[in-house]
Amino acid sequence: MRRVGYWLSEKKKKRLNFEDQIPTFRDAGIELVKLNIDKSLELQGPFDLILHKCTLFMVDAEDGDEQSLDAINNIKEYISSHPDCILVDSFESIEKLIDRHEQYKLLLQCNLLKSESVVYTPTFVELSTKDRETNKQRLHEAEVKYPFVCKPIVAHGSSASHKMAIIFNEQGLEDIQPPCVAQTFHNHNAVLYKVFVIGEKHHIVERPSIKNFAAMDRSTIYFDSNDVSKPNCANFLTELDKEDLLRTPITPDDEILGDLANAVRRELKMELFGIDVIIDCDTKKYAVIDINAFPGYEGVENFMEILCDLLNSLMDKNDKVKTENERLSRKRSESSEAGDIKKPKLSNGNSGLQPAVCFERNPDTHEGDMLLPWKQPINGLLEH
Ligand SMILES: Nc1ncnc2c1ncn2[C@@H]1O[C@H](COP(=O)(O)OP(=O)(O)OP(=O)(O)O)[C@@H](O)[C@H]1O
Ligand SMILES: O=P(O)(O)O[C@H]1[C@H](O)[C@H](O)[C@H](OP(=O)(O)O)[C@@H](OP(=O)(O)O)[C@@H]1O
Ligand SMILES: [Mg+2]
Repeated sequence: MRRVGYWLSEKKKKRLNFEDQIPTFRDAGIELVKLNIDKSLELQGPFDLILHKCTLFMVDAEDGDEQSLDAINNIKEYISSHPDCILVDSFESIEKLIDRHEQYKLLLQCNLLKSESVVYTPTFVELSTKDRETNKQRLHEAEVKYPFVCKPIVAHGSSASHKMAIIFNEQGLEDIQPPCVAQTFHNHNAVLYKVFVIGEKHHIVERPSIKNFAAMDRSTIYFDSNDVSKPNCANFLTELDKEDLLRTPITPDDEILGDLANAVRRELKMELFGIDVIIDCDTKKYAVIDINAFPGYEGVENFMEILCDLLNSLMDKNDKVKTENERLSRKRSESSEAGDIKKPKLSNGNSGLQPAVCFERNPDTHEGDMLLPWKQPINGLLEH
């Protein structure tokens, strides 16, 4: 049995019914071990893989909370002393999603979002002051238009990260709660598409969303994102006005969303994340408005089985790399025992060191492929 250590919040475990899934994991050859991240993991191991969502600890550790820092370091120390243990997902990748401004800037680096693309990210700007003139200037320079959504700079972790506001005019600038990100609001007929990514697989789930707003002067609307896009959300914000009910619904193109999932996965180097997409009802273009680390995957049938397949495929790939590297080190020691045989020069000029062999999934053919010597495996895996 492979040993997978996990840490999830009580809320998440409940929402996923996670601890009732032990038999599903066992049937997949995985022993699930609940981690106590307040202690060193050394005596709790060994682990082939660690699965976690520690976003709240990451946010609190960033704010200097010692206990959170110790918890994160307990996981980091285990991984650094056990490079063969896979971490899903890496703290380095998740950190890119915690700050909303960093998250939206990362999206701009995905080549899929170039100007001619049908996929884009709404204009956005970080606001760190309540000074009206400064904010007017920054919004103008970043071409953020009214109405815009004001979102807390911290995207994950506490409930505060989901408290938002829609600002419709200059008067509303006094309602800005910095530090936040202002993101242009796009009418999308109150339908959101969750692109749930599980390794190379993605699942599109339709969700309620916020209604269309005509360009009108109105006071700021405050809302909690948990009240607008969870399944079955229904309130004044999610109900379309009469005139919008006549619009024909748009069916998202699976290929476009699949390419988006691949592009973001390559950029993020993550296995478990969700992308929130809306389709602008005038331009019909796909606006990426948010990315979530290890979301709830509600609406993805057989999520646990798919998760087991992903974890096993990551461990299989890792085992393949470990076996090959063991073969090579045996070969190296045999050749050094057989005396100082002339070592071949590698193409990159290194003296005859045998390259650490690792396999990279070719994104097009998905065939394992030998890599050149300088690409070293990270935890036995490779950066895509
Ligand atoms: N730029 C936008 N244009 C139109 N609607 C938006 C925009 N940004 C957010 N929304 C609406 O607000 C909701 C919450 O936005 P967002 O996903 O950024 O918040 P969140 O706290 O990260 O939510 P969750 O964590 O549940 O994904 C979206 O589901 C959508 O209904
Ligand atoms: O509807 P989804 O699955 O997107 O809801 C997610 C949400 O997007 C966020 O990822 C939440 O995490 P936090 O931002 O850290 O609150 C998830 O909560 P979690 O407790 O399940 O991690 C929601 O499921
Ligand atoms: Mg979101």
